[in-house]
Amino acid sequence: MSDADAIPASATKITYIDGRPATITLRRCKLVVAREGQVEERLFDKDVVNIGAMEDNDLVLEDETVSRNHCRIFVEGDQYLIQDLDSTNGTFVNRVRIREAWLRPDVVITLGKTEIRFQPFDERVRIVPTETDRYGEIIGRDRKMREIYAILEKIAPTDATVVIEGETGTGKDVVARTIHGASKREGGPFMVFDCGAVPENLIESELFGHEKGSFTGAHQTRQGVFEMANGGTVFLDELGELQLDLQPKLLRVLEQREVKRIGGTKPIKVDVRIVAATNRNLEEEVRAGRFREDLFYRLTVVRLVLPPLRERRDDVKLLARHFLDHGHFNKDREGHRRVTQFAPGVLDRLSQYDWPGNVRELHNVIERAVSFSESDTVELADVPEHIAWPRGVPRDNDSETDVSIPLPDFRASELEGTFKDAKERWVASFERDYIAGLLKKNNGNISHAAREAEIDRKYFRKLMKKYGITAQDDDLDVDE
Ligand SMILES: Nc1ncnc2c1ncn2[C@@H]1O[C@H](COP(=O)(O)OP(=O)(O)OP(=O)(O)O)[C@@H](O)[C@H]1O
Repeated sequence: MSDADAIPASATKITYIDGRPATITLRRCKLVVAREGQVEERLFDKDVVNIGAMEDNDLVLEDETVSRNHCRIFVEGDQYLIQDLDSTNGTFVNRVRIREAWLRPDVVITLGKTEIRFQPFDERVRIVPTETDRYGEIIGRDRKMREIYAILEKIAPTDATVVIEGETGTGKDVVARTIHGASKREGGPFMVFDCGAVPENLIESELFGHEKGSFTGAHQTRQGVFEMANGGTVFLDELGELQLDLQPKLLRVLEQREVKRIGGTKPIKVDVRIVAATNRNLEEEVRAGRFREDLFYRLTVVRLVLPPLRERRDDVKLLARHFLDHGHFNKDREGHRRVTQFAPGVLDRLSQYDWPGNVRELHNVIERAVSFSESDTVELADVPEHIAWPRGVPRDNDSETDVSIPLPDFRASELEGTFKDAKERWVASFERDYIAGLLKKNNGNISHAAREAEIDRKYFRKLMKKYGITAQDDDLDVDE
């Protein structure tokens, strides 16, 4: 095999002009399968196509002269390679027996009595921002969001690997779920794996599974996330946190669509689509030597960068209205919306704020405002001070002397001691209730609760310890 044999086939990729996505090229290949006078055409948009007689192959050949796992066609850089998998009768390309070879368009691959014509073809389309202000569960009408919808329309139905980048709370999780929901894997599992939340010593077994007895404590054979997601999508959240020594193993899954359990010897085929998210800049991580370059290129077939909310201020009003209209928190006992509108000026003040916690923070602020609201309207007073009255905005004098604000209903015990004592008691009681409440809301999941609170998981655990609060996944967090 020499480079001279290589044919450049453009990968599924997005091209940018002046920083804007301009076109998308979708890579596909057609396999025309002929055997005993019967011809069948199959279209693949996968990076790896496994071929053989066994049921779990992408192309199953009912031919007794074909091995169970006969060969594999896969994308390498910009080209397609074929690799024989130690088949009994061999793999032939244009009648020459090969172990590995680059594939040119229209070559004929022979496996036993079956002939397969290989025909790569690419579809190149312009990215035109959609006219819609939502795609699936994703809300937003900023041009950058509508460009993302246009890309999603094209790539969601394929098997292309996607990496979603964006600050915390920009909607990476929502986008990943939407991609799965719009794909042909929709009926299959959607498995989330948070690379930053699982203790380092458990990551490998969680991802790839283990055989019984492979390490102390491995009492049962266990499937990993990739096996469990077979037929569906694996969402690798916080990808930038994945340890360097595990990265080659992930690369192997991507290249060969196979996993090996810890302590296992035989590779197990997995049919999964991979979507990953990170709030780190992966290119910087590669430069800093914390992320492998080969894995980076393998993963970033399609790279989506979600803009922070402060860069799409017009979406703040749209999202705020959406949360008010559809938030589960805004329902009375009969299921009717309790709070129906924003007082004049409230939405303007919301869109002037910078939203460091992005859409998640906005969602939380609306939820809080609804719970504070005493009428059918969200008033400025229901919004946190730093948002309602940013520095430089003169306060309405009337509101400072407003005697109609009811005095807080303190119990006598709460007023005992000095101001400092009372404040400490109050803070402690708030912290305890808040941490316990948030854990309950997140079904005992510490990582999720800490993320929602936007505080470090270790600090969250420290507070749990301080107040004697336990959670169901407490014993998993052994890495501190
Ligand atoms: N564009 C959007 N439209 C509607 N809801 C959104 C959007 N973006 C985020 N949200 C909501 O904001 C919250 C946080 O979103 P999500 O968990 O997807 O963020 P994330 O980027 O994955 O955050 P993190 O990096 O912290 O994991 C969720 O409640 C989600 O439903």
